[in-house]
Amino acid sequence: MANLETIRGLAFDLDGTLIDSAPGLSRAMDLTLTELGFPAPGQQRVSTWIGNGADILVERALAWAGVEPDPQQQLQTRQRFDRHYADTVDAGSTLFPGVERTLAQLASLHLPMAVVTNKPTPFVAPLLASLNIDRYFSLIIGGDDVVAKKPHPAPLYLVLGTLGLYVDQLLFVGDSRNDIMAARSAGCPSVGLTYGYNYGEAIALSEPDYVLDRFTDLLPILGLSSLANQDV
Ligand SMILES: O=C(O)COP(=O)(O)O
Repeated sequence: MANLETIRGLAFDLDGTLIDSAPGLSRAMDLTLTELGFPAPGQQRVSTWIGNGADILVERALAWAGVEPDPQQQLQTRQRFDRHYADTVDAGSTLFPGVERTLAQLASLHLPMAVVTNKPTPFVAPLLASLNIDRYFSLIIGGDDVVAKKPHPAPLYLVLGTLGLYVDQLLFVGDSRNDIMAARSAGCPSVGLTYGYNYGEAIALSEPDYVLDRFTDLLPILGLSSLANQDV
């Protein structure tokens, strides 16, 4: 178990960790594929494709539809998906239980907090603002801000460099094996949440330092009193 006394900053994954984004992503993907003459994959299936950014999401959807796209087709489908997602992202995204109040409590620690997501950068800040949690984060790293996405450690190195932290000073909280692998490769301690999207796989298999069932469970491991009775 990692020693959390060294922690001087917190970083959070977005989709599946702070935000239930599957409704908006799947609605956009359903519209994209049906416009191209394919069946709608639906939310249950699309939620198993989330986690590696929009290009891979589109690639997985086209593979499911039986298409091996050339680069031009892939790009056009991605652009079509982005147009639909711009319309579905706000109504199709909600905070997971306890997220807002837990962030408010964590802010009392006066540690810098970052979001590190593979979601395309242009969607990230507006989404955090529309859910009214943007004020908690001094740093937002989206999928277009580094050449290599999670599970590569590059986005976490960017956080460490920007905040001036050593690797053991940043706790990374995520729901996917991409998050846990990125943290391990960077040398950062990690929390794996069980409620998100992880390709239908248990997050414990990725061996994060902590496995938590609720976002509010972060509070006691960081030495704050639990919100469990008030908020979930
Ligand atoms: O694949 C996505 O767009 C979601 O990415 P995230 O889980 O890193 O937030």
